Amino acid sequence: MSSIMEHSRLETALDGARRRDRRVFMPFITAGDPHLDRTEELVAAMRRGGADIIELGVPFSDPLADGPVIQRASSRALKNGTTMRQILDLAGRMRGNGTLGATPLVLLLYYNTVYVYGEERFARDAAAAGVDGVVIPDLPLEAGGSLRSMCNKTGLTMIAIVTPTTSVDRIKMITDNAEGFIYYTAVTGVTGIREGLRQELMGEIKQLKQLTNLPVLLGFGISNSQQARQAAAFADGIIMGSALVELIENSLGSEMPKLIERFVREIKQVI
Ligand SMILES: O=P(O)(O)OC[C@@H](O)[C@@H](O)c1c[nH]c2ccccc12
Repeated sequence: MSSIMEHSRLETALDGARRRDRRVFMPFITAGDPHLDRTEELVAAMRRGGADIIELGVPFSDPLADGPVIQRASSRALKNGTTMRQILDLAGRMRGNGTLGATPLVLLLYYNTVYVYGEERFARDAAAAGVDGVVIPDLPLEAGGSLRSMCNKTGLTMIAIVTPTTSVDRIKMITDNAEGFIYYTAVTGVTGIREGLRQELMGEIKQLKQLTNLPVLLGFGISNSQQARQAAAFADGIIMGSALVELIENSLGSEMPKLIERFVREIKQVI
């Protein structure tokens, strides 16, 4: 439902964290990796570990914002035949059977996937499936008008991305139109594990927070608990993807959920 009418799950989670002065953790995995049959138990594991928001990637053949780890996850999922329809069905099932509880679900997807599915149909079906928000890294503000108005109608939040090279004027334009939270990328480039956080990050986030009241979540390159702790000292929350996806890639099927749960819990404890 529209946020004017009632508090969305996303707002409730973000406001709750702010009131309790807690940092938000949004772990990411690719839906359908290693197989869509496993996604529900991995989502359940992230939630048990304490995820505040769950981000699921919709696999795409040309994921230009992704580094090698998530690219491989995408191709594994596509090889298994994972489709948008199946992912939305799974989302609806997890919302209905309690796997997600009240935890917000955000989809990460490339615009082409939405375009092929149909903007209106997507906004309607995703909202009906209990999806709360979308991050579309290759859809600039100027090109997103029609999808934005459909998402507004169905109650889906379109999450805006700001990068270290976004100009102040553009940040103002983006934040004027933003809702939910701001996704700030720690680096310009692609997703993936990195050695350390850039020195300039704290200043950049401070500056961004002067331009918006929305929570700022930091993602891209946060790969371990030390980096998570550092990032959580100045961001309202953190996003981690490649580290989890790598864990999935390198573990046996049977131990995956345990490893993911433990990893998420370890991060939650330090932020
Ligand atoms: O993998 P990283 O570096 O931890 O970054 C988070 C990220 O995985 C997730 O939010 C994401 C996956 N694919 C993306 C594409 C664009 C923006 C963000 C993403």
